[in-house]
Amino acid sequence: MSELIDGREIARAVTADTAEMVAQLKARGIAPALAVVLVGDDPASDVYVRRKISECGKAGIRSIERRLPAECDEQSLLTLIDALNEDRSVHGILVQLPLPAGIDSMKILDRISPEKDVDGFHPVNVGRLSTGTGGLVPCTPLGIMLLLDTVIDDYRGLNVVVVGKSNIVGKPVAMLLLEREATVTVTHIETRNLPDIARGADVIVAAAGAPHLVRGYWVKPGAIVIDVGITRVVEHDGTTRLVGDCATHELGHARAVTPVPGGVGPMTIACLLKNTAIAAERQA
Ligand SMILES: Nc1nc(=O)c2c([nH]1)NC[C@@H]1CN(c3ccc(C(=O)N[C@@H](CCC(=O)O)C(=O)O)cc3)C=[N+]21
Ligand SMILES: [Mg+2]
Repeated sequence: MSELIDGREIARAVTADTAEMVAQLKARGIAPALAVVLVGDDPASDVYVRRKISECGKAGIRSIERRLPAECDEQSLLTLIDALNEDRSVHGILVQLPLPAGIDSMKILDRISPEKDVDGFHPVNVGRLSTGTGGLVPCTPLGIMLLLDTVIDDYRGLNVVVVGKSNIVGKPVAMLLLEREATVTVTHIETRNLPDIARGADVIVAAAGAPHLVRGYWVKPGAIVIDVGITRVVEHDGTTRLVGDCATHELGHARAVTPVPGGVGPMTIACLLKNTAIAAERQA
């Protein structure tokens, strides 16, 4: 059987490290703080925001929640971001995505000061990532690397197939893997012969948002599979279940796989706290 990579346990260890870093910052008179901005009342976003805020407490990070109504205009959101950019007691700013239709997400993300951009979505941080020059790194890709680091010592020359080309996961994780000198193939919905390409991989990162896309026959024996998908499926009895991008039950021949839930998700939040501590340190 393949090894299950325990994202919850690894996330706890990352958060313990962050708590130590936060304690050292506090000893120097710096109290790291994260502002989470939520526009509208999407229930899924609400759950994630509450989880982020409760995790902040575990690392000793102060969290500030700012809510705007779904029908707010772009300008009021920009004004709020300007105020948080100016506020020296705030070190990290996260604007929960997706934003309501009618608000230009790019314009909003561009407004966040790159030093406070703990999501790593600002063009300056995207550019720093692509040149390997030390900006804030997006949380999910960073979390994926920390999970992979528990099973891989040396990435040089490994064949990694990334499924999905999003700005949030696919593209940035490919950049991080390239920095480690893996051979990276980024694939997507239009890719021809995807199962054949995947079968050549030592590592598959599945981030397409397509439930059970990656089947057993896509995966070479001994490969490592990171499942980034989290699709909420409603059962006949009304309960909901999270489904990943991989048919995990068909992956007994893999060397290691991440579960959903309990894999990449908890790492995303742990890395958000880590980035907040890093941002506070750099602003000190
Ligand atoms: N500006 C911004 N930054 C984000 O990082 C961001 C965002 N917007 N919008 C939404 C997505 C989604 N996201 C997740 C975080 C944690 C879990 C997580 O903790 N998942 C748990 C379980 C979740 C559950 O039970 O619902 C797990 O996989 O075990 C999932 C998804 C961050 N996102
Ligand atoms: Mg996609």
